[in-house]
Amino acid sequence: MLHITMIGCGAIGVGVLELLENDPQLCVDYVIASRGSEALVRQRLASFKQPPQVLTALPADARPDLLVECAGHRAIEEHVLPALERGIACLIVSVGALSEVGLVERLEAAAERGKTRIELLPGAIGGIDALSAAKVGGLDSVNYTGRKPARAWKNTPGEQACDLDSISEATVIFQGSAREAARLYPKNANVAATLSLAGLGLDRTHVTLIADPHSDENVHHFEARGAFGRFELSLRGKPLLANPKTSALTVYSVVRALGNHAHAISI
Ligand SMILES: NC(=O)C1=CN([C@@H]2O[C@H](COP(=O)(O)OP(=O)(O)OC[C@H]3O[C@@H](n4cnc5c(N)ncnc54)[C@H](OP(=O)(O)O)[C@@H]3O)[C@@H](O)[C@H]2O)C=CC1
Ligand SMILES: O=C([O-])CC(=O)C(=O)O
Repeated sequence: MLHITMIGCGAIGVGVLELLENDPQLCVDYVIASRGSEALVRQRLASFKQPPQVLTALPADARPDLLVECAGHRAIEEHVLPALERGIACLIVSVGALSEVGLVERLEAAAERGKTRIELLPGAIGGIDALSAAKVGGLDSVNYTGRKPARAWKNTPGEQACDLDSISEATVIFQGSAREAARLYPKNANVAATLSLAGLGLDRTHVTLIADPHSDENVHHFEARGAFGRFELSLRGKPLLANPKTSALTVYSVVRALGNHAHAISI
């Protein structure tokens, strides 16, 4: 059985725990919550048969097989870097955090010192395997468009780009590099960062973000061109009820990744 620590227990975290509840090969022992949110998180987990222990930091003597981050950008600095130094393998969903200059190198160095590994999860997008294979032959361009319902852009700089409550048609709220998108939209542009890290890099991947008042889906579309040929993918994700910014596929992506570590065959 694999012993897991989960960082963050919001929409993704709860969804993952629900799906893992009956998997005999995976056990989440600890959930790490923000300071001051422990009681709320315990409440969220009250209906679980065997709820994980809720803490605000990993105990010094804990040695989970895997740590999975489902929290947000600041959790990388706070929890992932120290865990890597301790030799704990980490799975990351908040990939946009790696847009901060120097953080990729710091994560690599911490993993090397801990003799362990970091896995960046595909989350709400697919095709990362093909894009990253295409990179080997050389890529010429990668263009990504993220289109979400207007409500998904609440409390983001999208509110300055347009009036989200009154737009009557799909409106471009951002155009620029994946690095800038991930910095400005930490809860909405992790996919942009993932595509760029698998492909042409944070500064050469072109990103367009759209608020669409007529859509109830999170639509991720990208087109890559290179020596391999051309690749286009459009993924129409259903948002989670608990968080309209986040697609349900992100939860399944975490469960798949954890299962691949525990089961005899990985796919
Ligand atoms: N790769 C991808 O495709 C996607 C990635 N994401 C990433 O996943 C993150 C989580 O998404 P989601 O579950 O929907 O968000 P939620 O806001 O529903 O949940 C996040 C939870 O993590 C907690 N949290 C935040 N920071 C920390 C921290 N430093 N330590 C411990 N707990 C923390 C929050 O608690 P509190 O509010 O009390 O701080 C909250 O309970 C997003 O912020 C985004 O970065 C999301 C969607 C897709
Ligand atoms: O869940 C999604 O659809 C994608 C998302 O929020 C992100 O890229 O950060």
